[in-house]
Amino acid sequence: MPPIISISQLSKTYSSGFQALKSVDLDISQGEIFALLGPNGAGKTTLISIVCGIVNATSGGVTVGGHDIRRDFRAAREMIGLVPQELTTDSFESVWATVSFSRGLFGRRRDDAFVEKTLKDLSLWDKRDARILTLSGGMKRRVLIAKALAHEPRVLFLDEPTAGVDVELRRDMWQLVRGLRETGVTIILTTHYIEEAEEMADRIGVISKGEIIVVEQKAELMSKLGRKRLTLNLQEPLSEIPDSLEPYRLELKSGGCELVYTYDAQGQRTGITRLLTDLSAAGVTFRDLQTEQSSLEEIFVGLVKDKR
Ligand SMILES: Nc1ncnc2c1ncn2[C@@H]1O[C@H](COP(=O)(O)OP(=O)(O)OP(=O)(O)O)[C@@H](O)[C@H]1O
Repeated sequence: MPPIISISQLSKTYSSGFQALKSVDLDISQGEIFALLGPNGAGKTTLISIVCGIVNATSGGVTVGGHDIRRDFRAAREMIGLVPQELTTDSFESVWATVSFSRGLFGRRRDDAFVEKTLKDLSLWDKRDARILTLSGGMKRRVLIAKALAHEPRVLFLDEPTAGVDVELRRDMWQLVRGLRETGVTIILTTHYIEEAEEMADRIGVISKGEIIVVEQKAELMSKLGRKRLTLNLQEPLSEIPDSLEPYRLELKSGGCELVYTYDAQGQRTGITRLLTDLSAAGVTFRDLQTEQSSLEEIFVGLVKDKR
């Protein structure tokens, strides 16, 4: 199946001269949950805004459902729902009116049954007559999602969906997004929260300084996550690693007082038993040892740092 979103060689230089995106290539498949992860200012919102037609690209192209976002803007835009980062300003409108109006904006026929279902799915039905300004922050966020879904888009962009919301609401949002995916909606979310990407996404892209530096299935990133570190606190500091230990690619740290071995915890063999035998044969003794799991956070920080 062709990708539902295809981004090729997309670059953006703002009028200030700042280059926010540098030749980004990215394909999103129909029905996936894709998390775009990156530090502040990495270019996440710029990328989403270009796909949604809010910001013009400097060069490169984007298609949504096969429609070019420049040549065929309306068709492309109709396929997209966007939940912006910022909560909209307080509104005197009711929830029902706001959501129905959004549907109309895209030229969709009035469909009360659909609006009702959307509000029910988002636990907003009881609040249908409430004015938006009277709702809690979490409820307002749900209204933004309902508005974005009102015209039945095939692709939903969520820009930092859970920024500043409490843990419980965050879990609710995750549940909700999964439910949407089950109805066939493709979801692209941006987040700072690694936990969120880990929890939700089928695939994760990491963006840093306007470049996509890795795109991988979550399962594959998880296998990287599976890497562990064994740190040996040595009895006597070493000035260098003995040649016989070279195959283990050890690192000497803390002024020669620690030897660090990194291994694949999911592999059949960790190599630890052999390492300990070889250490003893090389006359290296230790007083203590610890193991630690490298986290997605470390992978992420490492990737982003390498790029600096
Ligand atoms: N209109 C603009 N004019 C000039 N520079 C801009 C403009 N909009 C964004 N930028 C710059 O482009 C870079 C990318 O911004 P963007 O909002 O896309 O990042 P982001 O990854 O979404 O960040 P955050 O996580 O903080 O929302 C930032 O350095 C930002 O200052």
